[in-house]
Amino acid sequence: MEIFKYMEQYDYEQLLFCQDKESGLKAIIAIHDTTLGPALGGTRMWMYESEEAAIEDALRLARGMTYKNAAAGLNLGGGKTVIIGDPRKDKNEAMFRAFGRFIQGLNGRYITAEDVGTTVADMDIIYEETDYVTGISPAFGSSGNPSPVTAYGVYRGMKAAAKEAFGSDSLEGKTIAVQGVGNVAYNLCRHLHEEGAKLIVTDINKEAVQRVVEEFGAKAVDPNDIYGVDCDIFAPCALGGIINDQTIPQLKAKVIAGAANNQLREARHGDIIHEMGIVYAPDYVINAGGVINVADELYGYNRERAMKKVEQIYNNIEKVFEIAKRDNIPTYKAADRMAEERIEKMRQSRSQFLQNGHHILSRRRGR
Ligand SMILES: NC(=O)C1=CN([C@@H]2O[C@H](COP(=O)(O)OP(=O)(O)OC[C@H]3O[C@@H](n4cnc5c(N)ncnc54)[C@H](O)[C@@H]3O)[C@@H](O)[C@H]2O)C=CC1
Ligand SMILES: CC(C)CC(=O)C(=O)O
Repeated sequence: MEIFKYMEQYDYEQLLFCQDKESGLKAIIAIHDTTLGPALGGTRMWMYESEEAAIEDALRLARGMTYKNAAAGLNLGGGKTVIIGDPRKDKNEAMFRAFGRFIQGLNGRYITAEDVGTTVADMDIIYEETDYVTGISPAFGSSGNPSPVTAYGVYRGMKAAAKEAFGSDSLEGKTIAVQGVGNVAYNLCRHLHEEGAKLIVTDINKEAVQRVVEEFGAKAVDPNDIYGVDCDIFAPCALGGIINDQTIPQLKAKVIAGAANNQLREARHGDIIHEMGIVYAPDYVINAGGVINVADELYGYNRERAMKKVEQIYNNIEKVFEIAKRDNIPTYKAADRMAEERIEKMRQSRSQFLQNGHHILSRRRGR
């Protein structure tokens, strides 16, 4: 990978490598765009096949956060961290403290939160070293684990997508195939079960599958079989890149609506599913509930206010469908257009000089 070439192609601002020998920390912080405000995005801990794969993931996820935060109407830019390691074996307090000090060194350009492989407890350790972390324990007056809120936003967005595809937003009696039943999807399955949907699930973690089978009467299938099951809605809730040349021909669903980031392996896969008549709820619009919730901490967390914004995901998905129809483009392009228009508007308004400008982090200065 030619890093600067890639950064130039997608207009990245910054890429940082953080190393701490004692604790074993190897972290990559990618900051994509701070036009709207400081870059907010979670920290993923994962056993990457190579350093190149980790860099690519950090970059792709950071760019996704720019679009997610813009489309959600947040005054925040996009960034993300990946920590290379096994979250079950390689974590220690010193590692997250060292990471917290690296974040503090960025002086607010990047704010972190949870993602796959990191928890509220990890964020609490980071908070010992920096102000620029969200998703910390409610004991600190904060919002805690973002996953249930992400799940609620996905549920709302899925209803909007169902309305587009089936003419009604009721999910009662709909068969929904869920890939990955971790933190977000467990909570999503609960909402879907409560509404009377039929669930088909898979996960590489057998205990996670067992839980949703027992609690929500889900039917379990092997991980490779989830794409081809007979269903109305496919909800990708594991990792990215799963809408690709191998999986698309297997799909029977009329709707794709799930929590995973970067679901389309390449942009052209968004064109293919569009041509097939599949209603795709763009990932970063539908899964913004978690970031909307943690971002509210920057104003002094108020759950009611945050949840009102999360409810808006239904309308945001509807808006994407409207733009797609108006401009005769696939929904993933319509979402990009919505996000880019907001960033561009703000870029123009920022060109007016303001000494000692006020921004979202000003409220935190007193802490
Ligand atoms: N946690 C949050 O608030 C947010 C999460 N997301 C995205 O949603 C997705 C899920 O996040 P979480 O639930 O937090 O992660 P998680 O790690 O709790 O759950 C992911 C699940 O997917 C399973 N999995 C991994 N590879 C699989 C495969 N090939 N086939 C089937 N299952 C597989 C894992 O075993 C795990 O149970 C990720 O892509 C994440 O980036 C997006 C926005 C916010
Ligand atoms: C988990 C969220 C709080 C932030 C994030 O990184 C995301 O939405 O992907």
